[in-house]
Amino acid sequence: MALTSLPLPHANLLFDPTFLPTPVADTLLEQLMTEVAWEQRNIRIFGQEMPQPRLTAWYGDPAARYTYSGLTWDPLPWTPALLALRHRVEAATQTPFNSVLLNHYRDGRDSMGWHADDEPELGPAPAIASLSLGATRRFRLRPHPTHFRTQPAPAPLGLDLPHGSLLLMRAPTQQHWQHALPKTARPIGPRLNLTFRWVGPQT
Ligand SMILES: O=C(O)CCC(=O)C(=O)O
Ligand SMILES: [Fe+2]
Repeated sequence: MALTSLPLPHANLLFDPTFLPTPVADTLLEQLMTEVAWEQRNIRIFGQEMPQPRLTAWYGDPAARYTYSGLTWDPLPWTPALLALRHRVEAATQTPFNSVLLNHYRDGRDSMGWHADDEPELGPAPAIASLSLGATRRFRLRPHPTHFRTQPAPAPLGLDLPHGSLLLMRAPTQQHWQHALPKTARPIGPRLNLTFRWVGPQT
């Protein structure tokens, strides 16, 4: 399939549910589960340190330093598998990326809370390509609470992100919407998500 536009107001979302052929996605899932330097880092929420409810890793060009939830991330050097995937995602999206944030949701108890990827390092008009592997999880989008005070807010959206799918979030999505990966009570296996980003000086 190809990237197809999703109709969401004040956003620019493109989705390909079958971006990677299943055998390619299967191999990558297994390889990344074992070769990536997964860590459970602490985040600071309202002044309190707590472990993130997922494992993470940050790979990229040496210049791609990133501050996020009060943590500074120095990228690990690209592995051959991640570099090949970056090139594949760049070709499909016609967008350059210099880094990737990997999230490993071990089961339905792992999650990501509501946020927008709007850190200054991402620039004023970020494009983020999100590749999913493993268990299908529901990705949720809701209108940014502070951005719809004077006009009616659009309805939230839930989107299942299957094994091998690619979601491209272009500007102005992060400006007007937040997203999250909620916990689920369903007994499910692990899921990996890779968000390719451009951080640092914009070209
Ligand atoms: O796991 C996902 O699908 C979302 C990840 C995400 O929002 C992020 O890494 O910023
Ligand atoms: Fe995000």
